[in-house]
This record gives sequence, C-alpha cells and structure tokens, in this order.
Amino acid sequence: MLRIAVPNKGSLSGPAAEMLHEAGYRQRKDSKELVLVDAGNQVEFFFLRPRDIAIYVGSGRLDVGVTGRDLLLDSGAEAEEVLALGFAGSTFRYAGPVGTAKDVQDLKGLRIATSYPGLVRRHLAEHGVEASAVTRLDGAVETAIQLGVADVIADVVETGTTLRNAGLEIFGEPILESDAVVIRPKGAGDDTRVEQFLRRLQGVLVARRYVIMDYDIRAERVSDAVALTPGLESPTVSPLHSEGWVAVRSMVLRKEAQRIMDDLWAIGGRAILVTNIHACRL
Ligand SMILES: Nc1ncnc2c1ncn2[C@@H]1O[C@H](COP(=O)(O)OP(=O)(O)OP(=O)(O)O)[C@@H](O)[C@H]1O
Ligand SMILES: O=P(O)(O)OC[C@H]1O[C@H](OP(=O)(O)OP(=O)(O)O)[C@H](O)[C@@H]1O
Ligand SMILES: [Mg+2]
Repeated sequence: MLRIAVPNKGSLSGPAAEMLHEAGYRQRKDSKELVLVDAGNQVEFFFLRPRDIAIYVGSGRLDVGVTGRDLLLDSGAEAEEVLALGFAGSTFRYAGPVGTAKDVQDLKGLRIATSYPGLVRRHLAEHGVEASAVTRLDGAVETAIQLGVADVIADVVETGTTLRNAGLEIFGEPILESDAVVIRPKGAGDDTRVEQFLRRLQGVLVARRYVIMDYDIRAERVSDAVALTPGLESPTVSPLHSEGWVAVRSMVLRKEAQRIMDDLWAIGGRAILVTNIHACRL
C-alpha cells in the first residue's frame, strides 16, 4: 500500500483533503482520525502535523507527503518537492517597525524571531549576514517585537493583514515563494504507485485550470478561431451538417474563457458553450 502523509490541521489541511477527494481518494470524516486506509485505491493516509511531514517522508517511512514548500525547506529533511499543488500560497518575508531595516544587509547584529529558523539562517548565510540571534517561536511572531524579544521578524505573509495590524512593514526581497507541494524522499526511485498518485493530482490541477470550449464557426474563419483556441495540442474540428460550417472543441484556460468567447463572437463564432472538466488524464 502507498503510504501518504497529509496535513491534519492548519491552512493546508482543508484544501489538501478537498484535492485528494477530487482525485478519487477517501477522506476522513472525523478530524480526530489519525490514519485512514483507502483499500479500494490501495493507499494509507497518515494525518500528521504539516511541520512534521517532511521529516517522516525524508526518513523514508512514508512514500509521499503533502506539505508547504516553506515547511519542507525549513525542516532540512532529506525530502524533495515533486509537484506544486497551487493552493496555500504565501511568501516568506522580513518585517519590522517602520524604518528598522531596508534589506537583508541591515539585519547585521539584530535579533530575528521566526517560526522558520532553518529558512532564515540559510538566507542570512547566503547573504553573508550575521544576526545577533535567530529565535524560534511557535506562532504570533509579530508580537515578539512589541514584547521586546526581537527587533525584526521573518514570517509567512498571505494577505499582509496581520503585519499591517501589528504596525509592521515588510522589507527586503521575498525570502521564498511558497505553495502546497507533494514531496518524496530524496533520490527515491521510480514507483508506479507514486506516478499514478501524481497523475491523479495533475488531473485535478488541469480540471481546475481549464474548461472545454465548443463553438460553431464558418469554415473560412476556422484558422482565425483556432488561433484563439489552440488547445493543449490541437483542437478537434468536425464538419457540421449545415454546409460551410464546422464545430470546434478545445481546452482553454478558465480565467480567459470570457475574453475568448468575446473574441470568437467578434469573428463569427456562434453556439459557444463552456463546460467544466470533471476529471482528466492528459
Ligand atoms: N495565512 C497563512 N498563515 C499561515 N500559513 C499559511 C497561510 N497561507 C498559506 N500558508 C501556508 O500554510 C503552511 C503552514 O501551515 P501550518 O498548518 O503550519 O500553519 P497555520 O495554517 O498557520 O496553522 P497554525 O498556525 O494554526 O498551526 C505553510 O506552507 C504556509 O506557507
Ligand atoms: O498575511 P496574512 O493573510 O495576515 O496571513 C499571515 C499570518 O497568518 C498566520 O498566522 P496564524 O493565524 O496562523 O497564527 P500563528 O502566527 O499563531 O500561526 C501567519 O503566521 C501570519 O501571521
Ligand atoms: Mg499559523
């Protein structure tokens, strides 16, 4: 059985469960369940703290895991990213009271609080900067400055609201852009079970990003129309019963569907229909 680590709590857990469900896997009904066997799909899910997932997968005890790129890199575990999942996106940034620092070089001799000391130490080392301390806190790190435990913080920023509310400003380049990711032990060899798991998730990603667009167009405009809807490889063009018309079917990016419909209409496209992709393998 394929052994998969999934987040049991926090920002990653809800969207991860939703994605696995869309990929056809059973998911737990009770948030207190720690292990779930999906016998039909020959997988076993272990619900673990997101921060611990890279350690379990890195140890080789679990075959794959879902975690955040930032958590993976912070852990220093012997695990590697194999697929980005497009949710739980964030950036990891320095922040401090207005005017404290402009970039990473200004951190020399300052005290930094963070929940991700591995990321911060590595970033400082890469820039040859010696801070006076990097203190690991579990959360609410913004308050560490107010309470005098640190001069600046490095933290996850999603909307920026928490920092703004704490009266802190972001400075310097982003330390990292993070996303939910699938990880495997470093150097793990080919495994058809893992490949099948990844193909299922890739199918969900495509079904979320793309829609199917069908439309009719006069045959002499089909090249212009196909230029608007090139599809992933090549669109399907079929003759219509009415002389001089063809039907086109193509995948288009969901976020561009309305603009493409306008453009198709303008060149004579009619009966333009957009449908969701329920599932796919490309
Ligand atoms: N607003 C956010 N706050 C925290 N983490 C976020 C946010 N948006 C995305 N993430 C990502 O979620 C992962 C952190 O999840 P984790 O469960 O450890 O923290 P959390 O969601 O803040 O939960 P908690 O602090 O309650 O334990 C990281 O990969 C992080 O980049
Ligand atoms: O940019 P924003 O949209 O405001 O989100 C980022 C904030 O959310 C998280 O805090 P969380 O609520 O998880 O509390 P914690 O610090 O105790 O983990 C994170 O640690 C940031 O503080
Ligand atoms: Mg948090």
